[in-house]
Amino acid sequence: MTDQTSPADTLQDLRRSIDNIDAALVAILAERFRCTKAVGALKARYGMPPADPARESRQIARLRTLAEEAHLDPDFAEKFLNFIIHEVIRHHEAIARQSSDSANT
Ligand SMILES: O=C(O)C(=O)C[C@]1(C(=O)O)C=C[C@@H](O)C=C1
Repeated sequence: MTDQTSPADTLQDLRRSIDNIDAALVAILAERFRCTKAVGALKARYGMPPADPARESRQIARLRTLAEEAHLDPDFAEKFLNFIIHEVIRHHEAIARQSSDSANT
């Protein structure tokens, strides 16, 4: 029996799945940033530092294990998490600046 599916059809199917996955990633990232925004507001309100390196170390160790189990490159998973956390810390710092500005006016 021959495979009736053309390479173009296979590519189209795979790209449809990729587009669905990308949409899910955006939704998940938006939800994560919704949570971290609340964390940033809490930290600013109670004078907690924007970054928590000990927490980050635990997150990275956990994510590397999950990545290995999922056959994803753990170095890539670590870089990806660091990229996101870097952006979160930037947001936390901006929220802290805004709340100290409004406390001083
Ligand atoms: O858990 C926190 O304290 C956060 O601010 C969230 C978060 C994260 O994005 O996961 C960001 C910055 C911290 O350094 C650690 C973790």
